[in-house]
Order: sequence, then structure tokens, then C-alpha cells
Amino acid sequence: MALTTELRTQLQLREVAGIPLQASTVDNWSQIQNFEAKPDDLLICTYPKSGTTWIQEIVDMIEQNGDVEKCQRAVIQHRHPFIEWARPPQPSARNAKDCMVSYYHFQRMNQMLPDPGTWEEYFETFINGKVGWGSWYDHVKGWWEMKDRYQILFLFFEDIKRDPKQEIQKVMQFMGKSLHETVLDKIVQETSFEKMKENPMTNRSTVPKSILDQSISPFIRKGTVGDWKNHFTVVQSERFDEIYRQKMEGTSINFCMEL
Ligand SMILES: Nc1ncnc2c1ncn2[C@@H]1O[C@H](COP(=O)(O)OS(=O)(=O)O)[C@@H](OP(=O)(O)O)[C@H]1O
Repeated sequence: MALTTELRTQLQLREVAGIPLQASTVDNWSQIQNFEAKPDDLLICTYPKSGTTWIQEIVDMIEQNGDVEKCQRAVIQHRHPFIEWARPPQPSARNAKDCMVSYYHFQRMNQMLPDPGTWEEYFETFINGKVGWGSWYDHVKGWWEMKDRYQILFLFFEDIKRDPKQEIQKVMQFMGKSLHETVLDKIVQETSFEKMKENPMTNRSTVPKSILDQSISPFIRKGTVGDWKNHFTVVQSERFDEIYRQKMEGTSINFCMEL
């Protein structure tokens, strides 16, 4: 049974250093902040809805040398636990407009996050960074500035979509692995949108409907670049571009908005 609307409106996000987060994350914050990575740990650092699940599956497929059965050993969220969920960061970025659309549909179906309201209301919430995990702009700018100072592989959703093999190869090299071309091709195939949408270990179908109601919007929804054009009005798009220019001023990062 889904949470009632009344209960959902009570699901307020709380803030740590100005970043809205789920209450359970805030309650465990000191434990999360004290997390110490081991030298060979690989952290996947994504803004929500930027392809987290996709890169998780790619990384595991590489780690398991393309062995599909091994990647079926558990659901994706158990194979790579989320640090902020405090049960026991490579940044991946996706253009802000598609990210907003994806996040909007996710908040409609995710009963553990506040109801997004109408698309117009959500537009304001998102551009003001009042969504869970905070501002898209701060996340992307922060990691972009950091990328040359640490051992970081910065990936774009749009690049993986355009040329999955080339980007998977980059991840493989970053992980210090060398896999045969046929294995790479298999990984490309197994991590395609169609495969991951059907795969119960990646599509969140095992999560109860009371948490993720996939009848409202599927977790693996469209997986495209440019879906924002189906949601943004011309006025919204122009206003967004202006705000984007202000917020991203001074950064050299460039996003592809359509393929
Ligand atoms: N294999 C593959 N190919 C293309 N696109 C894919 C793939 N897997 C997931 N996706 C799309 O990624 C979006 C979900 O992002 P996240 O996994 O970061 O979501 S979450 O933050 O972990 O909830 C969500 O985007 P939208 O479809 O635009 O909503 C998913 O459909």
C-alpha cells in the first residue's frame, strides 16, 4: 500500500550544510562523514538520476570480467551500497534539464521522497537546489573542479549513450583491468537500456510498491538524451538557460543537450 498523500507531505527533507537530505541520512550523518575509504576502494559519485544504476552495472560487469551470472548474485543496491544510507565516489554527470525531468518522475513514484507537486512547482524546487542531495549546479561544479586534483574519472551520461564501448573502455582502464574485445562487447550489450530495464537485479522491481511505485513511473524509465524537450516550455527553457549561465559562470564544463 502506498503512503497516503498526507503522510508523504510530512516527509520533509532536512539539511546538512545547506544540502537537503533524507531524515535517516541526517540522523546518521556523523557515521557517514567518518567513512574511511581503503586505498583500492572505488567510489561512484553521481547526482541523482544521472545514471548511477547504469555505471554501477558497468563497473560490476567489468569487475566480474563480463560474467553475467555473477552480476545476478544480488540486486544492484546491495552490490554497491549507498554510503548515505549508512547500511554498512567516479562522478557521472548528466545535463541538468534531462536530470530534472528524470528526478521529477522519480519523486512522483518514490514514496520515501517528498511529493514533487506539479511540473511547474518542481521546476522552481530544482533550480533552487531544494531537492534531495542538493543543488545539481554545486554537485557538478564541485566535482569538475576536483577532477584533476585526485584520481577521478569524470563521465557524462550523454557520452555513454553516444558511444558506450568507448566510455566502458575508459572505466575499464581506470579500474586497471584489461578485458578482451568480445567481453567488452558483451558488457555493452548487457548494460543496454533494454537489458537493464528487464533485469530484476537492476530495475528495482524487487523493491516493494509502498516504496517505489513503478505503476506511476518505472525506475528505468526512458534512458534518453533530450527528453527535457517533452517537458520544458519554451519560456521555461529560456529562463533555465539564463539561470544556468549565472550559476555555471566560470566553469569550463560543457554538456550535450541532445544527440
Ligand atoms: N542502461 C541504461 N541506459 C540508459 N539510461 C539508463 C540505463 N539505466 C538507467 N538509465 C536511466 O538513468 C536514470 C536513473 O538514474 P540513476 O540510476 O542515477 O537514479 S538514482 O539516482 O539511482 O535513483 C533514468 O533516466 P530516465 O529514464 O530519464 O528517467 C534511467 O532510465
